[in-house]
Amino acid sequence: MKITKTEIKGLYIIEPTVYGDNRGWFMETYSKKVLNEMGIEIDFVQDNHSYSANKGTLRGIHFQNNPKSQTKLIRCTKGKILDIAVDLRKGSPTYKKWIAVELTEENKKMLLIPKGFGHGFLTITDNVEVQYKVDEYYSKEHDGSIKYNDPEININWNLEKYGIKEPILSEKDKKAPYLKNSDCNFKYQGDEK
Ligand SMILES: Cc1cn([C@H]2C[C@H](O)[C@@H](COP(=O)(O)OP(=O)(O)O[C@H]3O[C@H](C)C(=O)[C@H](O)[C@H]3O)O2)c(=O)[nH]c1=O
Repeated sequence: MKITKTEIKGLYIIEPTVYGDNRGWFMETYSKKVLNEMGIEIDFVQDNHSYSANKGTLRGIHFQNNPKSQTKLIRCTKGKILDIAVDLRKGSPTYKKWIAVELTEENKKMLLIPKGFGHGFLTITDNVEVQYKVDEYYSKEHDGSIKYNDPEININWNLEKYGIKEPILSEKDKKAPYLKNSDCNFKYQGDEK
C-alpha cells in the first residue's frame, strides 16, 4: 500500500498493492496497521456505497459539521470519477484550497480526507459506484453542503474536458449555499497530523 502526501496536510492519496494472477487480482483496500504506521489513527464506523447512473452526476460539496465531522476513505469501484476535497477549516493555511484526483475502477486509487473538509465528485462515465469509509455516523442534523461552483473556492471540475454541459445535481445540491452563507463550523486547530 503506497501512501502519498498531497499539498494539503492530512490529505493523502493511497494506492493499494494489487496481487494479480491467472484468476484476476486481490488487494487490501484498508489496513488500520498501515495507517497507524503513518501516525494516522482512525476508527471507521460506517461504510457507504453510492451508484450514479449517468456521466456528469455531481454529488457535493458535502460535509458533516462538528461535532459529527467525518474522516473519509474513498474509492471508485466501477467507472471513473473526478474526486474533490476542499479545506473548509477557518484559519487553516490551506483554507479553501482544493485537490482534484481521478479515482477509477482501473487505477484503484483512494483518497483519505480528514475532518474539516468538504467532499464531492463528478462522474466521468456512466454506471459509477463509489464506496467509502467514515469515522462518524451519518447525522442529518449536521449534514451540510456548499454550491459546487462557489466562486470563492473556484473548483475546476473540468466539465468541458469531460464533455459535460451541465452537471446532474440532487434537489438538495441545487439549493446549496455558497460557503460564506453556509453553516459550516470548522475551525483549524493547528494540531492536525
Ligand atoms: C450520506 C448518507 C446519506 N444517507 C441517506 C440520506 C438520503 O436519504 C440519501 C441520499 O443522501 P445524499 O443525497 O446526501 O447522498 P449523496 O449526495 O451521495 O451524499 C454523499 O455525497 C458526498 C460525496 C459525501 O461525501 C457524503 O458522504 C454524502 O453527503 O441517503 C444515509 O442514510 N446515510 C448517509 O451516510
